[in-house]
Amino acid sequence: LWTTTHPKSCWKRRSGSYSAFRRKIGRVSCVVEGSSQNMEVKSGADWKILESDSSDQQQMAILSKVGNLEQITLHHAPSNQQVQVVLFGATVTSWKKNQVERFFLSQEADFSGQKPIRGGIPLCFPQFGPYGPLAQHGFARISYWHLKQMGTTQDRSANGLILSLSNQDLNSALISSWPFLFTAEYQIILGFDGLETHFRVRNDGEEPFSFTFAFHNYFDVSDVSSCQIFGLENIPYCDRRKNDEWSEGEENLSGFQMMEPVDRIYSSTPDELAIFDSSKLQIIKIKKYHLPDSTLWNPFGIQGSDPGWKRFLCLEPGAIKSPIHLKPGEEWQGSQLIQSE
Ligand SMILES: O=P(O)(O)OC[C@H]1O[C@@H](O)[C@H](O)[C@@H](O)[C@@H]1O
Repeated sequence: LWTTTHPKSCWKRRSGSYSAFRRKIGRVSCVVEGSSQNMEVKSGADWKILESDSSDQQQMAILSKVGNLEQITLHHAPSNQQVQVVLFGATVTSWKKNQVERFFLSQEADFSGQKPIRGGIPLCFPQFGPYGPLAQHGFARISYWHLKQMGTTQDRSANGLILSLSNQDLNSALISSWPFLFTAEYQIILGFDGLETHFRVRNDGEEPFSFTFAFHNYFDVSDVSSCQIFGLENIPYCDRRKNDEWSEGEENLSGFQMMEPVDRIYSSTPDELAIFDSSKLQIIKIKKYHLPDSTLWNPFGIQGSDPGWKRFLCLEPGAIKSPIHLKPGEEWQGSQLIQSE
């Protein structure tokens, strides 16, 4: 946890209709709303400073619609990457590196704005799972976020955007279940390091609040049973399939392989995790910051499974076992960097 010295004016959010939004972005190099100059992260992964430069002719982003929803496609040509983000849920739905898709998106993904989008990176906030007063995984993944800023980093080695959400965006039912004043910002960066996602939340109210959080990553794999997961060896876990019983953890020196339904919350996991897909010969590395826990999930075809269940593996860095407590004015940030060749 770190406390803020940032003036509130930096956090003003934008609002407006789709057409205003479209006019504002269109196919342009960059758009800035407000300034991020005061956003400084004191440790862990950087919250990168984005700059706008109207003379920059690089076509960085394209706005489109998917179903009823607004979507931004952000490019970083020098590293041959592209990410797609739907403002509903601030859901990253696609990340391509060297033209190859790295995230699973369900064929049944719902783009009506009525349900969370299944695939990519849904955000679990302010509640992971069913543990709290809200519906499963909280409201962040079913809320309409705003584009706050888009640009390039000072050294131009990465392109990114910032989305924002606050209590003012919630309906009265959500506010009565979670009656706190907050501002959340989500920064998505594409650069030579890979894909970075940074989630930040500030307590704007006069009461303390607590929350849990996870990046619900759905990785695209050739077949979940031909993947080995590294970093979870000998780590105690809560087995959600066994009434949340805690287990000591397993040795798995050659990586953990899923051969049956798995739904586990590993606590205090290392800051680096990896998935090796032995059919694709692909390694995905996740570096995580301020996110002590990691969920591992695949329903393995049990009743209600997504028809594409073999093609995804969910490895979800989070702060789950011990909720984060924020006093008035305090902020917290959790980040991940995902890398793959
Ligand atoms: O179907 P949902 O709400 O998106 O949740 C999917 C899964 O998300 C995982 O994070 C949970 O550990 C699972 O228990 C859950 O089934």
